[in-house]
Amino acid sequence: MTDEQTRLGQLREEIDSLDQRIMDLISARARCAQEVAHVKMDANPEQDVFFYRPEREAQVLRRIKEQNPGPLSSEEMARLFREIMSACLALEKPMHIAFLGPVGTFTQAAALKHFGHSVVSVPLPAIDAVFREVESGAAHYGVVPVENSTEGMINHTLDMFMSSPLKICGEVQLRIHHHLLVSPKHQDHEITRIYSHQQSFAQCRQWLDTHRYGIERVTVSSNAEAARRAAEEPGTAAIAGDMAAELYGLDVLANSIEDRPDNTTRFLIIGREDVQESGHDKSSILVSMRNKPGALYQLLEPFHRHGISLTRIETRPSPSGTWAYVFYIDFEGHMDDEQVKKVLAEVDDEAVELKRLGSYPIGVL
Ligand SMILES: O=C(O)C(=O)C[C@]1(C(=O)O)C=C[C@@H](O)C=C1
Repeated sequence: MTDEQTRLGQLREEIDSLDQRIMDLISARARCAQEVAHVKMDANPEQDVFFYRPEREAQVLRRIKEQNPGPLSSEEMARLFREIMSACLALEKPMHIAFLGPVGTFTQAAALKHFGHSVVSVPLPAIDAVFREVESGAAHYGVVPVENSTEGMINHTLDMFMSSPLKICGEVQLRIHHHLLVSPKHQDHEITRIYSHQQSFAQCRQWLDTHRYGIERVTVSSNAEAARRAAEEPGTAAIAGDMAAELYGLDVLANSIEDRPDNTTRFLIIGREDVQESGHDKSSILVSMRNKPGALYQLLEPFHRHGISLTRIETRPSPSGTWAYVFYIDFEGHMDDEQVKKVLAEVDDEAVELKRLGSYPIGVL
């Protein structure tokens, strides 16, 4: 036996014994989660029990990132624990997560990043269908895109909150990499048409103008649909992400063709109940003010006075004549914080309407 073989043999024995210990520990953790489920059910025998606790999950993942000794990166370590918690939660209650489909979209990737892979993810054809699925109780939570760093807000999502009773329970960000994809079956054909979603075309506009100028661009309902078509039609390509490429067996002709290297989409988790404080939270509200001079100043001044940081403010047209304009505002803090309560009481006094959309942990992953 060579020195290399001897050393490899020793290290593999060590890995086997560590794997055994890891497995025993994960099993002990899973039994603990089962016990937690019993405690929750015993405490609420008559009611709907909420097994999923976003604030607790955020605390666990934050602690893992802070205490990670390396050499794995904190992101990688948190991702592993994300999957362990996902499997533990599935033992308590299998979760159904509605997302803006079809299968293979970035929204599905975001849903799995946030909840882990032990959930049942349910594709729906439109943003309002995701809201309805959660409102009716058919899904426990929903995942919808709300903003892209290149293309701005997804107004349809914002507008849904004006009429929906759902709460925002979380947020997750996803780095969006678009690829130019072709089917290996059609490699001999010259590409005369590219399919993609309108947002993806917008995010890759400069690259397309430089590298594929003059080729017909056809907008379809999703990147996954673009990939499906490219898989079937000779002479076509798709712009889509890794999940869609894998799902439809496409080859990457050009990698990461998005114009901005930091191209990121933010998604919201929507649900039916409020989330407790996690210690590092954000809140969202919708406010309509009377159309009078200084209205916006009056709305924002209490945030400044009480030292609450605004992270976003968007203006949307009012859905009815009675609302002059509607502001969608995100700020740091939880609605149970004393300072936040004071600000919202003042805003409420001045506003035509104030709708609390929810407080939720600032995205960890
Ligand atoms: O602490 C809880 O309430 C649990 O149910 C346990 C646990 C976990 O595995 O750590 C599982 C699911 C919840 O979403 C949060 C945490």
